[in-house]
Amino acid sequence: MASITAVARLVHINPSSKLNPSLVSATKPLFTFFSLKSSYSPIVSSSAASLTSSRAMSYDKQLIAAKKAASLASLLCQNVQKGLLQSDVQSKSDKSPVTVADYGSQVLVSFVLQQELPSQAFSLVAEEDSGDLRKEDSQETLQRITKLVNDTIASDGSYKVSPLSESDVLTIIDCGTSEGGSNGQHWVLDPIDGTKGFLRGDQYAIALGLLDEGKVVLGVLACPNLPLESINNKNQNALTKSSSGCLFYAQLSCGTYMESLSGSPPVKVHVSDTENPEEASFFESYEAAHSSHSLSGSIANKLGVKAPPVRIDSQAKYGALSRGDGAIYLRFPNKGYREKIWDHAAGYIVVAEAGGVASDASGKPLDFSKGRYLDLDTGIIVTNRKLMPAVLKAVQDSLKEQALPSL
Ligand SMILES: Nc1ncnc2c1ncn2[C@@H]1O[C@H](COP(=O)(O)O)[C@@H](O)[C@H]1OP(=O)(O)O
Ligand SMILES: [Mg+2]
Ligand SMILES: [Mg+2]
Ligand SMILES: [Mg+2]
Repeated sequence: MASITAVARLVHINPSSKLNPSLVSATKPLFTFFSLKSSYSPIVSSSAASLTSSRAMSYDKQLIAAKKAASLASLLCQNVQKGLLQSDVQSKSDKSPVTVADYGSQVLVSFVLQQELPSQAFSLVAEEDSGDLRKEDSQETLQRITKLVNDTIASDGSYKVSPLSESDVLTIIDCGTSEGGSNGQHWVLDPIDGTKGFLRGDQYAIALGLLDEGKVVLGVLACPNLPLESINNKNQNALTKSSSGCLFYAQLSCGTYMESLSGSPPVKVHVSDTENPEEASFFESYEAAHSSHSLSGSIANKLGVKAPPVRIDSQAKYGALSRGDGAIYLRFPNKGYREKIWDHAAGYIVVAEAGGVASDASGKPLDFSKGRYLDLDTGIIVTNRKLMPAVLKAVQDSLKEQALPSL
């Protein structure tokens, strides 16, 4: 086991940092209490219950760290997406794709959070683990990830640390194996949400949330390919324009904000306030295998929704909904698929703080306190408060019809 060299170190923010300037100026010089020598060992909580928390507390420090982590991970993902190689993509045991960028993003987020919040116990529930990378035929992939991570840290210039070794990278990836739960604080990370969209050159998100006593208290969604302008169904060619990407963030009781990943001033966003389902447009997965398009079609018909669905990948749907690009997001995966908390935590609070609401098909709010999986009934509905009763009824009627044996 690698050992920690605990040395207080002053980290100066380099003015030439490539990150969003608002993040850099907000991040004052700070002390970190470990330095990275030849090996790396994470600050891991021995027990979630040992984490202190208070419902009345502010999460400002965590929010600054989370924005910085997601922004740095976005830089890595954008660089990889520009020149993606066949060898950058692997298949996981569940047959879903994973790329060097998924792993690199997870390492960067975990690294930045621990650097920025050195005095806090660290617990992370994240999607990726190092199992496949420890296999012999993954040596080249691991080297590529290590280089990508070190290049990104060096190009940003905020952290004066020695380059991470391959073994450090594996250790940092495995910081994400926490089980979460209802005690203490846990970060929740999807390092690339929508890997299939990432591979197509379409939408994806770096999604980072924080749970405190089982509740999502902050969320950051970096969407590097999402334009700042609306992508509602009248303006879908906005999706094909090049963009510097959007960063959405929300903290409990503080609202939801959006800024560009290149550092425009933040604007407060709000969900659509339409009460009329006929005017509402809806989002659903691009991938039909992730959510039943026919069920959403039947729900939309019942509601009288006129516009065709906007199909995009990832939690970018939650971001777009939080600023009113559409009013309803429906997600009905195949029977047997278990939703994970990292696929919804950040998006959930981004929408909730923008005035929206998310529930399962029985109308129960999403519960993030049960570990790595969400325990829910059938599917997920996200909309504004006024539309929720009508959408819920249409969902339940459509599900009943679907359950009837066809004549
Ligand atoms: N069979 C599946 N059904 C539903 N969701 C899936 C499935 N396979 C992967 N996912 C996850 O769905 C999310 C993206 O879906 P969508 O774009 O449809 O919203 C991602 O979190 C993706 O994981 P990943 O994070 O690995 O991309
Ligand atoms: Mg995945
Ligand atoms: Mg995901
Ligand atoms: Mg993912």
